[in-house]
Amino acid sequence: MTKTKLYTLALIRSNSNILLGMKKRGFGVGRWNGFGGKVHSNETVLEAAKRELHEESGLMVNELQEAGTLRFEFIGETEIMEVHVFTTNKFEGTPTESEEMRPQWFPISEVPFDDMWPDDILWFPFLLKGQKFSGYFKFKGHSEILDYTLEPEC
Ligand SMILES: Nc1nc(NC2CC2)cc(N2CCOCC2)n1
Repeated sequence: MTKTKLYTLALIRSNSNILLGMKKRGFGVGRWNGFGGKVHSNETVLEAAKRELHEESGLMVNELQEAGTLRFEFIGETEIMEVHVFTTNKFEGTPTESEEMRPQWFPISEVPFDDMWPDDILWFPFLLKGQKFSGYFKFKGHSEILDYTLEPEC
C-alpha cells in the first residue's frame, strides 16, 4: 500500500541569483538544493516551508509563491515523496550555515546541476520562467531517473 509523505522545497531568488544550500547530512547529502524537508503533522505545507527555510538558512519570509508540485517514486520502496516547491524574492536576514545546510548564492547561469538531484535540471526552467509545474519521477536509487512526466500547471 503506497503512502504519500509531504515535503517542502523553497528556492530564494535575488535579482539574477538563486540561493542554494549544500546538504551536510541526511537525505541528499553532498548535493546543492533549495531549503526544505518534512511537513509535520501539526502544520500546513506553507508553515512547514517557512519553518524549514528558517531552520536551514536563517532566512525569514512572510510570503512564499507556489511554484509547483513534484512526486517521486523509488523502485522497491512504498513511499511516494510529494514535494511542494515554493519561491520568493522577498526575504529578511542573511543566509547562515546550519547543521543541515551551507548556503551559497549562485548566478542563475551557473546553477550546479551536476551536483544536484537529477530531476532539478528538468523542472528548473519552469521555476525560472515563473510557470507553475507538476512532475512525477520514477527513480532507481538516488541518481537514475527511469521515467518521468513534467507539465505546466495553471
Ligand atoms: N530538488 C529536489 N529533488 C528531489 N528529488 C527526489 C529525491 C529524488 C527531492 C528534493 N527534496 C526532498 C526532500 O526535501 C527537500 C526537497 N529536492
